[in-house]
Formats: sequence, structure tokens, C-alpha cells
Amino acid sequence: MAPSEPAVTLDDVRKTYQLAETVHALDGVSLTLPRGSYTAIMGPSGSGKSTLMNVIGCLDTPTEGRVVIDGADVSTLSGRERTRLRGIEIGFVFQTFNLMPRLTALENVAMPQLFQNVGRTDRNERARDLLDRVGLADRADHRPNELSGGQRQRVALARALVNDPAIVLADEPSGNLDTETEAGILDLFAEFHDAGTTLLVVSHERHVAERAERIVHLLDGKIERIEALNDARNGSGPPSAGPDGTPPSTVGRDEHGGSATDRGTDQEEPDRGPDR
Ligand SMILES: Nc1ncnc2c1ncn2[C@@H]1O[C@H](COP(=O)(O)OP(=O)(O)OP(=O)(O)O)[C@@H](O)[C@H]1O
Repeated sequence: MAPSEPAVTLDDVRKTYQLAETVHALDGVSLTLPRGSYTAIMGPSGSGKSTLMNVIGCLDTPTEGRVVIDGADVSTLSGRERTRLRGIEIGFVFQTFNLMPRLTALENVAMPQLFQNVGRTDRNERARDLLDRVGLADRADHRPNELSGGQRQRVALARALVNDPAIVLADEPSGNLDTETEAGILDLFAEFHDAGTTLLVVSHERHVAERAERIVHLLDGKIERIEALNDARNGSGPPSAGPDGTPPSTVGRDEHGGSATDRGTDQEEPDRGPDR
């Protein structure tokens, strides 16, 4: 990724569903995610949060507008290039987890590294480290149906992070978790943020969103407002958002080399999480 390029740029993105009536899931969203920035998305049910994540994660294509990732207009990429981009740059934590039901927690977490030509010993070592960091070292040999909802969520998170992706998209990453586990997950995000990862986290929980540098509030498929938060990590005062909501605290971060992770729904047998 070129150092000057934002990680993600959305330019007047629209996603329309033509049913009995027209649904504008995204209705002209323009947003920039500077490299290394930490952004939360909030908004009522149906406001377009998941659609926005899916469009950025190359799992869905906009009806209109441009999505630019790593300097590349996603619409101009072939399916193969898009899969590669998703594999190299993006770690996606889905609401539905999408774990492979026949694989153990360790195998699920280790799997994305197969696409990176990482040797078996290193794969397992890295996967064990991530499982340990999400508090599941003692569940490595369990299959998804032998884990609780919150544990499955943590396996999915470990898998999304295992290849150290440049961009992490997390849809309600702490929705099922107890307070202590949630705090651990949010600390892990903070660690990745400190290391230069670009984070985009959807949450209904204000205290989760407040760990970010700014909150993008969605309403009816539009950005209602962008709320800049005080970034205590760099000791600056409350940053004021630029016209595109760019937080000044993220300018000048080092380049972050991302790598492969979650392959998305098209290559997996989803293990559905509980409905929210
Ligand atoms: N495949 C689809 N076909 C038709 N309408 C859809 C489809 N997917 C989403 N929508 C509609 O688009 C709008 C935005 O949906 P989206 O899932 O992005 O909302 P959300 O903010 O993530 O909601 P929640 O917080 O409940 O998960 C909703 O009105 C939804 O009904």
C-alpha cells in the first residue's frame, strides 16, 4: 500500500434494493479511512452498517459510487483480484462468525495462513498465540459446536487477525461477550491499532465505539454525523474532524504491510451465530 493512500475511500456510495418498494441501504456515503485510523460505526437497526462493512470488505458491490481500497477502485478489479485484495489486506469479523464446523478452533484460526505459504509449525504457533490472546488457549481442540457463542466469536476474531491484515472490519465484535472478555478484545484492537492496523468496528454499544478515534453515525443509509473522540493514546486534545471526517491524530503513521485473512462467505461453510 502506498504510504500516502488512505486505506479506504468511499465516494458517494449507494446500495439500492429493488423490492416491492425501493430500499436505499446506503444512500450516498462518502468516507475516508486514513491508514492506521480507528473508526466506529453506530446507527439504529437497518441504518446500513452491515451493508457498509460488506461493501468495504468486497463482499458486496455498490449500486453506484466508488470504493477505493489500497488505491485501487474495487469495481475495476477482476473477481480474482478482488479475492486477492480481500485475502491480502482485509480481516473480516462477521456477525455470523463463518467458522468451518468440521475444523477445530486451532485449525480455523490457522487456516488463512495456508494462503500465505506459512509452514505448518509456524501456522500452529501463530494460531495458538492468537487463541491465547483472545482467552481460548484451553479450547484449541474444540470444534465450533463445542464452543459457546462468545467463544466462537473470539475464534472468528483470532482468525481475522492471524495474518496481521492492514484493515480489520469487525461487525459487532463484542456483542456476545462478558465484560472482562470484551475488555480483552478491545485491548487487542488497541494493540493492533497501535501497530498501524486500520480498524472499522460496528457496535451498538457506546463504550465499545468510544475506544475508536471517531464515531460515524449512520441513519437511513446516510452519514448523519461524524463524532471525533479524544485520542488519549497520543496525548492530543479532542481532534476536530476534517471535511471527510479524517482525524488529524492518524496523519503520518508508518506504512503497515497487511496480509491474508478471512476468505469471506463464498469459500466457507458458515457456522451461524445467534440472531441478534
Ligand atoms: N439483501 C437485501 N435485500 C433487500 N434489502 C436488504 C438486503 N440487505 C439489507 N437490506 C436492507 O437494507 C437496509 C440496511 O441493512 P443493514 O443490514 O446494512 O442494516 P444494519 O444497520 O446493519 O442493521 P442491524 O443493526 O439490524 O444489523 C435495511 O433496511 C435492510 O432491510
